[in-house]
Amino acid sequence: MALNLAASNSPASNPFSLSGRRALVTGGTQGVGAAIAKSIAMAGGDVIIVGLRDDERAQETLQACRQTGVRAELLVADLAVPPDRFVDALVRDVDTLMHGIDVLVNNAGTFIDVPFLEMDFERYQTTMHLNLTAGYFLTQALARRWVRDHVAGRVLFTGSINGVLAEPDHTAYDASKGAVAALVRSLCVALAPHGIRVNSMAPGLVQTPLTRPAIDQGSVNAWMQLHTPNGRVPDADACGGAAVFLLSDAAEHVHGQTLLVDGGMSVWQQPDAPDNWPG
Ligand SMILES: NC(=O)c1ccc[n+]([C@@H]2O[C@H](COP(=O)([O-])OP(=O)(O)OC[C@H]3O[C@@H](n4cnc5c(N)ncnc54)[C@H](O)[C@@H]3O)[C@@H](O)[C@H]2O)c1
Ligand SMILES: O=C(O)[C@H](O)[C@@H](O)[C@H](O)[C@H](O)CO
Repeated sequence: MALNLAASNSPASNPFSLSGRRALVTGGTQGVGAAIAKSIAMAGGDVIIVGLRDDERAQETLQACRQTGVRAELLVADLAVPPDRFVDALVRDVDTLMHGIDVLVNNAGTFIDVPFLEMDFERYQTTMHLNLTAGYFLTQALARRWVRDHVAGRVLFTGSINGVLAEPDHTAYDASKGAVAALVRSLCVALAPHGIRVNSMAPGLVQTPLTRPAIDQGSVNAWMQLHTPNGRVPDADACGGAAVFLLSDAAEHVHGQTLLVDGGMSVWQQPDAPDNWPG
């Protein structure tokens, strides 16, 4: 469903508006991050998207954001490395492009499909650097500023249904996303007293360049439809509204939460479970 928020509305008249906000969205060039960036733009917020490369998808996302009338810019950076190798440089580049960032979306992430017994430290570490550590230290860098300047910053992490459900070949990924849910709770306790809100939006399987090859195999799609109450594997745009809600004034009392956007998959008992339970 397309989001229909009038960008000209101010938060005073429309609590879902992000007008006047300036957001930094990591992994915003495609997939879930692009859906979030476009939804922020539709809600009136300016955006800087960060991605691994400036490619056709990144340019399409920039154009889609700009068409809503907001300012949208692109930065290229590798976040799957130790934070001392990118955080200061990225913040400097952000400052050059746009002052007053007051929204951070820690979305960049990846999963590596490897059986637990075959996992090695390098791939484990890449997953953790990108999915967890980058967001931890980017949040710290911006929060230090927000606390000093009394800015009511907002932080959104992209979690995953894999933060609560397990898969044998996604052990590092599952650990990183479980840690994101725990981190969001801890950051809530650390930052809410300063007026900073931290939450997570956790998708189930949605169609993105990362997941489309598996979905296109057909069997994944069929399996997911069978195990998801609403029977859908939607486009990543299905995640945008929940992200805008969590970042907006409409969620002003929502802190430290993970909102699952998964068609109900995480709450459904397996459909092949016996339906003749005693009692
Ligand atoms: N697609 C799904 O079904 C799904 C489900 C749950 C959660 N998620 C989460 O959503 C987020 C985005 O996933 P997606 O499916 O859109 O993936 P994607 O591969 O389509 O997009 C990933 C984005 O992250 C950026 N990125 C990748 N590696 C990077 C690096 N080293 N440094 C900087 N940026 C980098 C890419 O440029 C791109 O913008 C991830 O955190 C993922 O775990 C996705
Ligand atoms: O975080 C993700 O990228 C997704 O949650 C996927 O992991 C799928 O949901 C899962 O593979 C389905 O079984």
